[in-house]
Amino acid sequence: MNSPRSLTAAGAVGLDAIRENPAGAVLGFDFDGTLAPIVADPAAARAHPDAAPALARLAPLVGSLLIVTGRPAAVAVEYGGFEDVDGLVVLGQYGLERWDSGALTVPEPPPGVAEARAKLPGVLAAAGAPPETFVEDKGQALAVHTRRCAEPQVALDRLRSILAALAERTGLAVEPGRYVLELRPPGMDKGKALRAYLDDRGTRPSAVLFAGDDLGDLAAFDAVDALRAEGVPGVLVCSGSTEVTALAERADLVVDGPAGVVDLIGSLADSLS
Ligand SMILES: O=P(O)(O)OC[C@H]1O[C@H](O[C@H]2O[C@H](CO)[C@@H](O)[C@H](O)[C@H]2O)[C@H](O)[C@@H](O)[C@@H]1O
Repeated sequence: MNSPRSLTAAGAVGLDAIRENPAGAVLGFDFDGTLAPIVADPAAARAHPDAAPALARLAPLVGSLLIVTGRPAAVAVEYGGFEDVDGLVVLGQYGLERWDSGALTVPEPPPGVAEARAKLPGVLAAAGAPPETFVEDKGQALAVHTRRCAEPQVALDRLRSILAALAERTGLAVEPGRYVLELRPPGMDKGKALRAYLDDRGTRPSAVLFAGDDLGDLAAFDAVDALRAEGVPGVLVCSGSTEVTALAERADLVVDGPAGVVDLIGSLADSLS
């Protein structure tokens, strides 16, 4: 495993708790930027080649193994190569969708998504969005990407207020991320998704771990912190990047991108075997 750039005392307690009672532990991982290297085209993203094998080794050794992602659950399964990872549960669209052993649950999108879809081209044109601005239609949500623009941050900043206004008109929320602003249904986030999963599971976990890289993962970090306050040991892992620093500031452990996360999964599996 890559040498961690930091490991807090609380993180060490959390890792020990996972090793002491892995069958009671719940481990969650984000997809893009955490298990899958960031690429310019969202449709070209694929998990690190060692991710699925490492998850397949870890899954039978722990209580629950989750992917919690902004992607549609089925897309994360496909792009991750996770179809055959027994026991893996994928919570997609920030927790609105669930894939569990091949069974997919997808709710109807709220009407605001269709309205935003219809209005978005005109809104982007009126805002003078560069032609490289790209809209990823995720069914439940619309993600406006600027990574392929010559000045992606400038392009993103130019769109913030106009997309916030569109979200307000259509009853949606804006989810900011790595050169992306998503218009998505409000009321769910990765923290609520993790909490709901734990509530459904029924038993108090022996420990929780969450690994992420982007702003949307902060809600899951909040949930792990809240669990810690309730006495459940927790580990916050940041998949480090130069694009987002907010998670590294809060993490117990910072690893070197998806390769570092996959190494961590592999070394956890080794230590629990
Ligand atoms: O929750 P996640 O699994 O991290 O998904 C969040 C969003 O990630 C994707 O966008 C990001 O990855 C793309 C591919 O590497 C990259 O081109 C883009 O700049 C990143 O923001 C995805 O396309 C979104 O739908 C996800 O919601």
